[in-house]
Amino acid sequence: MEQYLTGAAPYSIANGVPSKRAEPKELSVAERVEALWERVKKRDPHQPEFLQAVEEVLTTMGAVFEKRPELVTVMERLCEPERQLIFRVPWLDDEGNVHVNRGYRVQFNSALGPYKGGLRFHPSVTLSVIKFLGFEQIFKNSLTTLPLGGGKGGSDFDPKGKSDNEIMRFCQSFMTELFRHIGANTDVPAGDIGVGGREVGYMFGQYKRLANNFSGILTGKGFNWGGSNIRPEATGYGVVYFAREILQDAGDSLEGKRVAVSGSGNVAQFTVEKLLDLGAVPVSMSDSSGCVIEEDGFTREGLAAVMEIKNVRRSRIKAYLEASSTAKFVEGERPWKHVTVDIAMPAATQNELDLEDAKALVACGCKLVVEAANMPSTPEAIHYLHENDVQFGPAKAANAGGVAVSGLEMSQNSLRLQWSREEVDERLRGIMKNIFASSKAAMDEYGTHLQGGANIAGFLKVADSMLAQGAV
Ligand SMILES: NC(=O)C1=CN([C@@H]2O[C@H](COP(=O)(O)OP(=O)(O)OC[C@H]3O[C@@H](n4cnc5c(N)ncnc54)[C@H](O)[C@@H]3O)[C@@H](O)[C@H]2O)C=CC1
Ligand SMILES: O=C(O)CCC(=O)C(=O)O
Repeated sequence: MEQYLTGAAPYSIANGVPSKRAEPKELSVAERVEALWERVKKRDPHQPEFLQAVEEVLTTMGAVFEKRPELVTVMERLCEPERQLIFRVPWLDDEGNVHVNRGYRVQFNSALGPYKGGLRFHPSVTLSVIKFLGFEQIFKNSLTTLPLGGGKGGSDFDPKGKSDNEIMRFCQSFMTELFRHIGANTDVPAGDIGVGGREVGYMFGQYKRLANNFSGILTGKGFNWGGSNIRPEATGYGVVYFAREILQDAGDSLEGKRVAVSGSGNVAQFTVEKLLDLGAVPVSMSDSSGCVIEEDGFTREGLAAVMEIKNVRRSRIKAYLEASSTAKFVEGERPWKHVTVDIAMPAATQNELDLEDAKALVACGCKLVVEAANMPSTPEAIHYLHENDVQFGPAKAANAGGVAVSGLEMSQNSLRLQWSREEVDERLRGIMKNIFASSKAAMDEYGTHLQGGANIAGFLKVADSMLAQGAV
């Protein structure tokens, strides 16, 4: 405690002039956490998404810090990335014009293993967005029980409307800088919004050419060149397995449950697929242009049509109306206010479920929200859901299946083997079961909710490893 005070603020400063040394004052744990939070805000006042992610974690850690006050300083270290890379990404369009985008890789924490986390290509990408994602990734990766540190990266590049050749040139340029910072035992990126199998392929090819080295430096690779079975499906399947654990724990099941899903990308597609496998009724999908509602539920043929629209034609979700006579399209809207459901699974992007949406879900009788995207619910929405006895499955736990199978891809690459679909799926189910069990155990031990339990279980493993490794 003394050491903490000395390190934190040894002088009082008036008008920029150091005055005499301030009297050390014994701060309570709560005051120390408040002081930490003030310093984090002061360091990066213009990073709203990152600050939102940190605040969400801090507000669930009170009981942990009371029990183990030495972890407050560990948390402060954890809030500062180990390394942040920002680089220029020049690329040529099909007409020969030069464009410049900004690339990022935030290597946040390596206490448990090599930095691990996806790359996002979207015009909304900023350092704040990448830092929030990287911060969350630390806890999520810890929950998987696999030896994975946390990181995230991406670019403000907008893949929408770009030709295949433009995407390839962008990916090659991005990797031309990134390749010197990654490695199978250093940092292993993967996909996220705007980065799927195609982009991973282009980046892997460029890495191999530059480094003259065929190794597992990316996950989400094609099966023929070192990828894992089930990686494309893993995040969505994992979300549904996690929801099943929550329901089973309450003596319930997914059978016949109406589920609102948002998004129509990788995570949304395989969430809907696994919901269908387990007898649930997915009634919505969406993109940034609006949402499609199927009152009686998407069929497998309907899902195949969405996959074709999104993965092959790379078009807007409204095109789904050509494939269905029963669907309704709501322009510019998210699904939450337009459905009557038992369960909601936001699977598009951050802050896509706000207080008004939470009120609409509670009003229609929704009893469970499971976060498939990263940080999709605003703090006000989460608070309202808890207040109204809606079960809440937080993203760090619920969507960890993707990175977990990425971890399994790394294991298979190290072994120079590939496991069958059945084997990987069974391991994924086991990991999701385990994540629920450890989050619930921490929830019970510290008298909190599942959101707090997931944060605590993820944090303690990283924090203890950081303590063991010294002040590095
Ligand atoms: N791909 C993965 O393995 C994992 C992804 N996630 C998270 O899941 C979410 C979805 O990612 P993916 O499906 O991989 O990406 P994707 O690029 O395949 O799909 C993204 C979806 O979100 C929609 N979207 C994006 N921005 C939007 C906006 N501003 N408003 C409305 N819709 C918007 C897109 O239209 C698309 O349907 C993201 O939050 C991502 O961070 C989390 C864990 C793993
Ligand atoms: O598979 C990975 O390494 C990254 C997945 C990811 O970006 C995430 O969990 O948000």
